[in-house]
Amino acid sequence: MLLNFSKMHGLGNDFMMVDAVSQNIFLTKEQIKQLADRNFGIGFDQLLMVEPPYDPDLDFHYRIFNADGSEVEQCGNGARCFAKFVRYRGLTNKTKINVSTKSGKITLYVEQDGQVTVNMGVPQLEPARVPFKAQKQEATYILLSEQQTVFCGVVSMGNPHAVLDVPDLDTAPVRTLGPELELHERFPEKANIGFMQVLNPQHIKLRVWERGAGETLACGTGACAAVVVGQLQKKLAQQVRVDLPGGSLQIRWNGPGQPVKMTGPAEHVFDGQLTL
Ligand SMILES: N[C@H](CCC[C@H](N)C(=O)O)C(=O)O
Repeated sequence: MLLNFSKMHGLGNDFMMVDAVSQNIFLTKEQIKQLADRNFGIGFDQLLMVEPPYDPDLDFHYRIFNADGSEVEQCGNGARCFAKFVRYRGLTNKTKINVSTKSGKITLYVEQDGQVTVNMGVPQLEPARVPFKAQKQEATYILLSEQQTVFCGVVSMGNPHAVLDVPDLDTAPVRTLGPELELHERFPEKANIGFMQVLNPQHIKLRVWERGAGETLACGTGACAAVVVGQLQKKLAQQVRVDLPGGSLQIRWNGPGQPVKMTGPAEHVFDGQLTL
């Protein structure tokens, strides 16, 4: 099977983009894991598979697979790369694109300056909707980990996130506490773990240990989750600049029941062809 693909990234969170609209593609979980390998494969954090729409009101559907082969509900940086990719591949010339993923429908806007704004939908705060085991909804939960007692916010952006407020991001235990909390028993479907340093109500720094991929240079849904948690904890304003190791995103949330808006770049790196 011949497979044409593009390599893209959003602030260094990198993706293999596959056009399964004009190609008939099927990849097993094992094949995705092999392709994700940065030594023996192409190397990526996630693979996005673009398919025809399931609904006449939509332009496309896309599926998201982490480097470990797991299929997930949403990917913020991937959404921006998706919007640039379908135009680059000539699958559409629209600048407003309606798409569905496993978590539902979102709308993307390709701006004049090449940045992409995504309406990421309304965050889910109810523990059962994350899913997260808790008696009731709180702005801050207490998790007991092997290493320490953790205070965190929990939210779903279609995918599950925990967000911890840390005093210094450079010394935050991202690579030790991150993998432990990713697999914490209170997250039945695991979780993405964000470490947030609040600089001021309009500006944070963030590192994310991603479910199924490890620490990435940026996480779009993680940036959205951090702003939601920070607002619920009364630390952040409605419009926040989120500085990730790979660069900055602009996130806006006007409060519960409202959608989160994310604006940022999406870059094409190279095209490739595989024989599977
Ligand atoms: N690791 C995430 C999926 C990718 C999210 C991230 N790359 C983003 O930009 O939102 C999960 O398992 O839910």
